[in-house]
Amino acid sequence: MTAVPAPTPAPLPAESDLVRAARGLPVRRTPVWFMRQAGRSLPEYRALRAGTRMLEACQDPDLVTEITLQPVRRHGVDAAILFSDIVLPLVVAGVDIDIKPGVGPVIAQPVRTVADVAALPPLEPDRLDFLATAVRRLVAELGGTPLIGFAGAPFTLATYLIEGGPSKEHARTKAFMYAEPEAWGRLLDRLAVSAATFLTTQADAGASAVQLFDSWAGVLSAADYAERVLPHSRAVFDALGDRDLPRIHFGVGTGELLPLLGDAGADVVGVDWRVPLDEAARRVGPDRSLQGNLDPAVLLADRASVDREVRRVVAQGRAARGHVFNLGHGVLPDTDPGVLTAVVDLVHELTAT
Ligand SMILES: Cc1c2[nH]c(c1CCC(=O)O)Cc1[nH]c(c(CCC(=O)O)c1C)Cc1[nH]c(c(CCC(=O)O)c1C)Cc1[nH]c(c(C)c1CCC(=O)O)C2
Repeated sequence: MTAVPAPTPAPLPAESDLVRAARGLPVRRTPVWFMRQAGRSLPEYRALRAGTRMLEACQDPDLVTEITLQPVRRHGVDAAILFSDIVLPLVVAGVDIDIKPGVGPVIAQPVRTVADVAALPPLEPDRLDFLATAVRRLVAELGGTPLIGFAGAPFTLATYLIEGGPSKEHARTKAFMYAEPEAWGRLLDRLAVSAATFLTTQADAGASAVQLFDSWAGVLSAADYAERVLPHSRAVFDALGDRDLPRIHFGVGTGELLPLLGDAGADVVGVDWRVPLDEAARRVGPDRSLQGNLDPAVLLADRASVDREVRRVVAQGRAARGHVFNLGHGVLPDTDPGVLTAVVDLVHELTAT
């Protein structure tokens, strides 16, 4: 009889490859997860969400738990990300927001004046019980797989509040920033406080890492970002205090801002597909890890192109202190989920030690 080796116990999430890569420690293999891994690319998500509005689903701990687990089961990714949305803290505080399918968040009464800023309701932490419940359940279900908690950064939330919905140029947002610097500062302060409440709730309920999404910060010059935005993002990270969990910071089109995203308080800087990871590593320096940066559109191409691009990202990621494989932005709804699973397998195979 051959002795069957005892199965290795699942490591704790704090010892997972995601957390280790985020800290620049050696990994078993490069960890992989995908922004928007939960969502419309998955038929099981569409089935579960049918008949429930997005913002209602986000406040139902059963649905949040199940939707968050779906991509972990299907793809074998190395992290779960809480199913929620960046506008949720505003919704819970009482701001009238809807997420329109195919459009994004739409605000009934946009913030356009100093008085509008003053009238924004604060987020009461005791209204986040549903969030803490969902996170605790997820942590229990996930075993050794880490859960990433997240929040929207003050600037990106301000773009939705001021524009009234999604926009390309963010011209009203910038005009407000220049014309009303004091009210701008107050608005971003408030958004930083609610983002911090949202994040610390997830951290205290057991999340193993956090990501701050400043998706649209790339529309700013480095000088404006440094002076008018970075201090507020830093305040969100600072609110985590000495909680021992890695901090990821991401935005689209932020090639010129990468060192500043790090300076705001990140252990890991998320990079979109525009800057190769070896160049991004030079920009953020040796004290930070990188996350990224396969172009999500590549996943719609033929398998040979997917394979080639994944290999390139993995190779260039070796220049970083640590690498968390991800896309350069969220999974596109038309993506074949089988391709996502194949990417996870390929990254693991290429990087197994
Ligand atoms: C800018 C932003 C938003 N929301 C978010 C961001 C930052 C990330 C980014 O840059 O993409 C963050 C977000 N939104 C969602 C998650 C869940 C976790 C994940 O899997 O990444 C996360 C991390 C679910 C969602 N958030 C949304 C969906 C789609 C809802 C649906 O199923 O109809 C999901 C799964 C809706 C949403 N919410 C927002 C947009 C632009 C949209 C898309 C609108 C659309 O195309 O229908 C605002």
